[in-house]
Amino acid sequence: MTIDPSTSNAAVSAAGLELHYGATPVLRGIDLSLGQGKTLALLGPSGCGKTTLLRLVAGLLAPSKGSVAIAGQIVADAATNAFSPPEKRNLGMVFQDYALWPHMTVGGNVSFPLEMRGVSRADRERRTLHALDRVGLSAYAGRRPSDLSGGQQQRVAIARAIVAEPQLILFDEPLSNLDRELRENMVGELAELIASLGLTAIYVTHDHSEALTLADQVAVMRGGLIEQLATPDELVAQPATPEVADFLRLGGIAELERRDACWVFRNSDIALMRADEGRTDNSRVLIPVAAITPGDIQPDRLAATVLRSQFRGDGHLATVSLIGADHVELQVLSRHKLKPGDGVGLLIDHDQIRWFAHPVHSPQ
Ligand SMILES: Nc1ncnc2c1ncn2[C@@H]1O[C@H](COP(=O)(O)OP(=O)(O)OP(=O)(O)O)[C@@H](O)[C@H]1O
Repeated sequence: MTIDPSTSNAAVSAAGLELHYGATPVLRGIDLSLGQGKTLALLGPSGCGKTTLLRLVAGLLAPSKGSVAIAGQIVADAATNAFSPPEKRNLGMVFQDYALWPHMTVGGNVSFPLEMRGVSRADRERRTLHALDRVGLSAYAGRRPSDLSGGQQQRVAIARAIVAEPQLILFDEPLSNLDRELRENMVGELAELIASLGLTAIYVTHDHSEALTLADQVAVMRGGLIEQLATPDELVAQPATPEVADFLRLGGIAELERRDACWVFRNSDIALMRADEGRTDNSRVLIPVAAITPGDIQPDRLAATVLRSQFRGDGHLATVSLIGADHVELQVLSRHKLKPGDGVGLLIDHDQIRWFAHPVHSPQ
């Protein structure tokens, strides 16, 4: 499959993209299109193919099948063997390990892409200082990278990636080496910088909160495929599959079966709610955190036992298992600290339950 550049005005697009290592498929048919000035996050568990997809866009790998276009120009096409190397793609790249040259000053690192492009010295100095200024480091131009903190080194790498004003900037888990607090601050800063420079960006991460904070579009990947490509709001409101909902930690996934006039947790006698007419199949549902109010155990509530609990800023997020349906694990947010083994009663707002389209078939 090949993109027709004459019909694509996307900043980046991929069509039918596959990558195999020997007989092993790592990417199995990726189609995407990203508009000018937009940020796409590639989100997914380790090994799902995020970095491989980024490297195909960068030109660090060539596709086994399919094509990639940047700004309407084909840069790789397996069918015709067309391939532009990274230096011809007008990209900036930021990696997890910063990849700064230790023997050069901060200014030398940042100006290097301009030197490679033959930009005059005076112009280089001006543009380097401007890029360092954008990331708040103009006072550090004469220092060595080793004299800087991890967060400052990553800002230098970002300055180096933007100095030549690339048409596209690629981030490969750029914040994962930083501690949590710094990472949370830098996500916001990075989002502002990307927006203020009007950059088109692709951002690889396995952290769902980073992806949802930064990106206009999020591609949730699994097993070499894009499971869902949507805006952050759409993903949270309408995860396409239980796997997407689970990866985004939107709540607990449960399998239900219709018994008499009730929806019952599968392999249990615990009823969740009365069944509407119409739906007759077994179903998988998401019970979002926000749908559950925890309290004391009472007859009108589902009884559960706390498995584990973690403080998360706005309360204690606990994983609980239902008494009588131990295999069902749900997440609840409690203002009070919950300890493993505590009993808790759950009031569930049925209107917030999300039903997935594909029914589960019972084993024969
Ligand atoms: N050079 C290679 N040879 C063979 N298999 C490879 C090679 N590089 C990557 N793979 C395999 O391709 C799959 C996807 O790797 P990739 O690095 O793209 O995943 P990822 O989603 O970025 O994971 P992570 O978050 O751990 O970096 C993995 O199963 C990996 O083992």
